[in-house]
Amino acid sequence: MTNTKIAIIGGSGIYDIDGLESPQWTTVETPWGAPSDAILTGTLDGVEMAFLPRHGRGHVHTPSTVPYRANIDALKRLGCTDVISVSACGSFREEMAPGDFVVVDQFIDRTFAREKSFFGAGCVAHVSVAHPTCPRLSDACEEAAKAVGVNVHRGGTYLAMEGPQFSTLAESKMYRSAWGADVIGMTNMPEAKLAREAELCYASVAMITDYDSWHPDHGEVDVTEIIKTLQGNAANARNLVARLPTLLGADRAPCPHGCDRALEYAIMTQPDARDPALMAKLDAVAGRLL
Ligand SMILES: CSC[C@H]1O[C@H](OP(=O)(O)O)[C@H](O)[C@@H]1O
Ligand SMILES: Nc1ncnc2[nH]cnc12
Repeated sequence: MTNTKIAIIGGSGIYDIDGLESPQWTTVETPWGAPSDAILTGTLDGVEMAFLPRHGRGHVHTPSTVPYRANIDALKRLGCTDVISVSACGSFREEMAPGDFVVVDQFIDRTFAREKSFFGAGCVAHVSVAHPTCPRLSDACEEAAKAVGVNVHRGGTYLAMEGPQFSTLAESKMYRSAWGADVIGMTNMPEAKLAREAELCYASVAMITDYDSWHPDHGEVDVTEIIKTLQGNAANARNLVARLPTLLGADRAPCPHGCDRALEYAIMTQPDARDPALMAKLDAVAGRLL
């Protein structure tokens, strides 16, 4: 058993969480640069928590400039065991309506202008992301959402686009019909891949804010409308987060799906061929094995 430490990465419209005991904004330095912002730590119902606003307070980072590696490294460095993303997303499904939550379980990664791995020349590693989210953590998110009274959908494929512009109509139709995506956003990749490399359980709650551009009865995506929907949902998101400590508990058994052992057989580079400079940077992410 280890101690649970729950990290929440708050997306657009979510720049803090409330109800923490002994709340403190902590600046964390990482070998990958500065995270998006300081990290709010504290306890909730006897469980340690950490909150990181993905775009920084004041919404400074674009989806492409979010320092994904620094964010995940910082959370690992702080001792977090579980990471939950709460994100604004467009919907490709009539039944996944604005205001609904979707506990995402798959991703299509269309991003191209981001660093996607902690590993590289001098320490090569290949982890599996066939199942990129943790079912145990996703169970807790689903249960929390139900308890809060949100209309929640379990399972869905999140198309991660580069942005910052929203999709064209042709892209929106293709993602939905040909590719079978359910929701669209700009940030969960490479975040989910990096969480897996760092052996952190990762779950993603998509808060539906719009129908992207495919829906014949809805107009184009509009940030004003998105913000309005997000504001209407802020209480639901906060209440969902508040239920997680009790659902997950302070004592943490090893992940039954192996998220916390993902690197076990992933590193290819022989010990004597490893680059010492890169190895030093991997102290938090892969320290367990190196
Ligand atoms: C405000 S609309 C576009 C913006 O919102 C989402 O951010 P996040 O995933 O951090 O909630 C989306 O991915 C875009 O970055
Ligand atoms: N339609 C959309 N496309 C990409 N990211 C989004 N975030 C919220 N709505 C979105």
